[in-house]
Amino acid sequence: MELGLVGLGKMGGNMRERIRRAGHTVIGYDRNPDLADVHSLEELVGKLKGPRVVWVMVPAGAATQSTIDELAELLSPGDIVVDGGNSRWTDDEKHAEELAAKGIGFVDCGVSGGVWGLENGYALMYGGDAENVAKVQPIFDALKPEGEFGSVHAGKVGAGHFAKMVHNGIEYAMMQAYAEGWELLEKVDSVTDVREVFRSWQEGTVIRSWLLDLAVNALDEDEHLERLRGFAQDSGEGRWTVEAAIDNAVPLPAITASLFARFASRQDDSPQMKMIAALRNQFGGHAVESKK
Ligand SMILES: NC(=O)c1ccc[n+]([C@@H]2O[C@H](COP(=O)([O-])OP(=O)(O)OC[C@H]3O[C@@H](n4cnc5c(N)ncnc54)[C@H](O)[C@@H]3O)[C@@H](O)[C@H]2O)c1
Ligand SMILES: O=C(O)[C@H](O)[C@@H](O)[C@H](O)[C@H](O)COP(=O)(O)O
Repeated sequence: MELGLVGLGKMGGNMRERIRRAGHTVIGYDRNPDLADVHSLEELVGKLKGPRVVWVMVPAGAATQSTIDELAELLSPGDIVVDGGNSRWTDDEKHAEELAAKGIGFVDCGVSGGVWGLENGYALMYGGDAENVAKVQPIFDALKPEGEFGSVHAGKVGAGHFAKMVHNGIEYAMMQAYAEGWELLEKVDSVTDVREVFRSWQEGTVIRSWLLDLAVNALDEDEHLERLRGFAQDSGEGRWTVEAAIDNAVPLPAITASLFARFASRQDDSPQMKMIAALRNQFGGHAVESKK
């Protein structure tokens, strides 16, 4: 089948290649002309035969919103828009309504797999009406990993991004657990080769996983991670998971702590620990350290 793909960065560029390898035609648009097959969204839509399917793979938020706004003006009734970016699930219903007003269908799709997806396949979690999902199915089949699992029609519009959000919340907590264990192992004198401990865990253990394999890759590149600064960004999924937990009164202590650990990583000094130090000093006369 034919697909229009908007956004040809780290994800979209490889996705275009994987879909083409499966025998489909992909016409890609990116605002960066070096990456694009066509010069505008208008040209992209003009080149596709109807009913059209256009997959949006640009940064979540303003870029996704403006792309969907523009597609709503360019596409025709019966066409489908797929949002494959890490959009907040609460945006999906708004996008579906905006497009439905013009007779255009909408499917939200959480995509996992990062830069490894070209070879490993992309795990897909999608939401929307069965009729709209069916029109995209050949593309889902081209992108998903080989094998029985790796894709799911999670429910109605928004369910795909909700499932991806929870996936990323779990990702935060798993990474935090490996990171904490690694720091403790590095701290003690009795363990002489932490990297080999991590490597040994890749087989047979309860905690073997792809993230553990990637941790070993990282340690092979820089055994004690000396070239890195302990600073971690977040792009929203963890925050939204914690917000959903609050909305639903579901306790998520591990995921919440892992999100807050990233916030702490961005501080050169801890204002709250200054207060702790000051209070211990006030009530107990305990020593404080001065700023250098
Ligand atoms: N990188 C990952 O591991 C990963 C995994 C799953 C999902 N995602 C999500 O996929 C989406 C794309 O991520 P990425 O890592 O490829 O980002 P990226 O920054 O590498 O690529 C984004 C591309 O979109 C283009 N772009 C931005 N605004 C545009 C617009 N208005 N019109 C046309 N093109 C535009 C940029 O020029 C760029 O080439 C994001 O929503 C991201 O959250 C990323
Ligand atoms: O499943 C995946 O492929 C990743 O989770 C992917 O979605 C991406 O790398 C995240 O956007 C990083 O999210 P943070 O920036 O919040 O860590």
